[in-house]
Order: sequence, then C-alpha cells, then structure tokens
Amino acid sequence: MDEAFKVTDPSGKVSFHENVYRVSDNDRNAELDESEGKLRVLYSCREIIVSRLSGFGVRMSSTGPRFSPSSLKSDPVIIVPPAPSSYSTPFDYYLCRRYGELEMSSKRWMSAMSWYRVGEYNALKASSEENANPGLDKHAQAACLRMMGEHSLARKCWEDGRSRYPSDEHIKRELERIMAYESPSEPSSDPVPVTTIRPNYVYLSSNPLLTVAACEEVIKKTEAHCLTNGWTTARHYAVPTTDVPVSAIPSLLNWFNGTMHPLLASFVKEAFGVNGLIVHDAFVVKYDAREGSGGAVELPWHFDESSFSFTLSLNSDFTGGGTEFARGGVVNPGVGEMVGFRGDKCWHCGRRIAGGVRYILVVFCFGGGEGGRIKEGFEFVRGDGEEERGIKGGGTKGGGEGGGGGGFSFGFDV
Ligand SMILES: O=C(O)CCC(=O)C(=O)O
Ligand SMILES: [Fe+2]
Repeated sequence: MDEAFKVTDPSGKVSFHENVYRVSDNDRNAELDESEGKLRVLYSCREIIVSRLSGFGVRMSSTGPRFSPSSLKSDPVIIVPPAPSSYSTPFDYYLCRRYGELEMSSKRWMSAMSWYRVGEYNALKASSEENANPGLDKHAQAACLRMMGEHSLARKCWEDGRSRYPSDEHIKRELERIMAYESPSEPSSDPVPVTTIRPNYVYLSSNPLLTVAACEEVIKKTEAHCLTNGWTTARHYAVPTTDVPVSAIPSLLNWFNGTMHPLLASFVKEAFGVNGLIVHDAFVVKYDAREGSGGAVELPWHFDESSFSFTLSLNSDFTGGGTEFARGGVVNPGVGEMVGFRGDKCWHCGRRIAGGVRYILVVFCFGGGEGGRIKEGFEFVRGDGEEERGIKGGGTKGGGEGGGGGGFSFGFDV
C-alpha cells in the first residue's frame, strides 16, 4: 500500500485493503473514493478525511498560519464533529482552529466558518494567552465567505475584523489586496480564443495574449523591483513559490488592472462561460536552475485558493518546466500564452526545470461576484441544515448554490 495513505484509526472504524478504504459505523459501510488527491466519505453525520500526505497542500494566500502537513502526518484520521450551535460554547480555540482548518481543506466552508466563529469567541476570552488570536479566526471566517462566493460579505467581515483587531497583519494585507485589484472586471472587447485541454477544467489560449516584448517588460520590472526588495518565498502556506506580488510594483499593477484583468475575464467567459472575475492574487514566479542560484526549480502538487487559476509564460530560456495536471498532462505554453484552469479542482504542480530560468505570471481568481457565482464550486445545500452533502468520490457537485439571499442564513453577524 502506498506509504502516503497509511492511516491509523484508534476507533477501529476504518479498514484498508490495498487502495480501498472502508469505514464501518454500526451497520453502515461506506467506501472511500479518491477525489483529486483527497479521500473522503460522509457517514452518519461525521466524516473521515484522509489526505494524500505526500503532496498535501492548498496554495492558500489568505488564511493565516495553518497546521502543517507534518502535524497531519502524525494524526491523519480526524473526525470533525459538527460545530456547536452556539458560538459562545466554551471550547479550546486551538482545537476550533484545527477543525476549521480541516473543514476548509475539505471545502466544507460553512462548517469551517462555524468552527472559526467558536474559535474567535474563545480566543477573545483568552486573549492574554499566547496563540489566542481572535483576528486570525475572524480572518479565516472571511476567507470561508469568499470561498462561498459571498464577496461583499467577506469584505464586510474583513472590514469588521480590521476595526476589532487593528493590528492583525493578515486582515490588513487582505484588505490591501482587495483594494489593489480592481474588480469585478468586464471582459476585453476582443474575445480570447481558447483550446480545450480538459473540458470544463483546463484550457489554453489559442494565441499569445502578450507579445514577447510585453513579457520581457514584465520580467524587467519585476527583477528591478526585486533588486532592492528581494523576492518573497513564504506568501503561500504549505506550497510556497519564489514570487513577487503584482500589487507590490505600482507600474505592473496599473498594467495588470488595465490590460491583463480584462483578458482574463474574456478567457473565463470563453472557456467556462462565466461573466466577471474577481482577482484574488497575482504574482510573478521565478524558477531558477542555474548553478548556485539556490532558487526553486519546481512546485509540488497542490490545489490553489481560487476558482480559476492562470499561468502565463513570460519566457522560454529554460528546459523542462510547464504546469502538470493530474488529469490533463503537462502544458508548457509558448511565450505570452496562458493556461487557465479550475484551481480548486485540478490537482496540479509546477514541473521541474532542468536548466535556465523560468518566469510565469500566476493569477488566482474567483468567478463573477455576487449573482455570478459558480454553482458547481459549492458543496452545501441551501438552508436545510444538511450542509455539504454530496461530496463523494470523483464528483464534487454540490446540491445547491452559494449562500446569501433567498432565506439562507449564515447565523453570523459578519
Ligand atoms: O509552475 C507552474 O506552472 C504552476 C504554478 C502554480 O501552480 C502556482 O503558482 O500555483
Ligand atoms: Fe497552483
């Protein structure tokens, strides 16, 4: 059996035979199926989550410090109970955060938000203690809202967090980012033709979106900025790259908002039929295989914190490289060309470069804004108390659409 899936289960409810996992709960027997790097099953009202530990990671750029893969490694089977109905129930905020974290990595946003809410309350009560960080829990609640497509509520939640916890760096940075990338954007007047790599999941621009000169300019501006400010290497939890955010370079940000953003909006309209895009993060990534550079040469397997992700090739002076998809193979576009894919659904990695330097522009986006959210991306059923049903095996279709409006209540005063 694959070492990565080795699991211990003190409850004795999980048994393993080769790659088939069975969970028995009294007279119930459910099978765990593989779904893009995760194994999960719902049984009774609980769930067992087994992560593929060898390549665990969601490239989250918004939700603060997290439990490291190694902490999961020693305790890989965790049953997350339903959150208490009253957020003021006394609880260890650290445990709440852990539950929130696990639920978030399983895309169970409602449940995650409930746990973070309980965590915030309890962290507030214990705020003199080390690790008690109500701002972090607030920040994570906002991130859950955004993942549900509730962009205005998410923003309100962050703004509320800023006034309650003014020194919180995560909240501050998030609001700066929201302000930097103007959104939502209209598609550009020129359509962007795309080629299908994997229907509904992975697409490639049929023509270069940028000229070689424009790509060189992006690299030049980025390198000039990094000469004095350096590259960042820790912006993304669990799966970091050597990168620099577009928002840190004013001239690049202007260009991005004016030129790139509408092109991305056209791309998702053409490929996924979605109107409008909210940019969550944009950054230039550098892989460097030159002798002694000490640079990163690859990026491990992961999901992105996005509905749609883009990688645009800025140069070609390298060997190897490309974006590899668990289903879809390696895509290594020409200079100025771009691959766009469902970042939250496609298990992917940055393939190792064998020589040279590879620059790409990476963008994480959410779709549409309010009213344009992607039903498929949300795994909970509106308002019937049985949220997040229906994620099983390869399909992650939800039973309903995003919350907000129409009688759905979050039960939180964001
Ligand atoms: O190197 C690549 O093509 C993949 C980059 C990527 O997946 C990311 O930055 O999240
Ligand atoms: Fe990625």
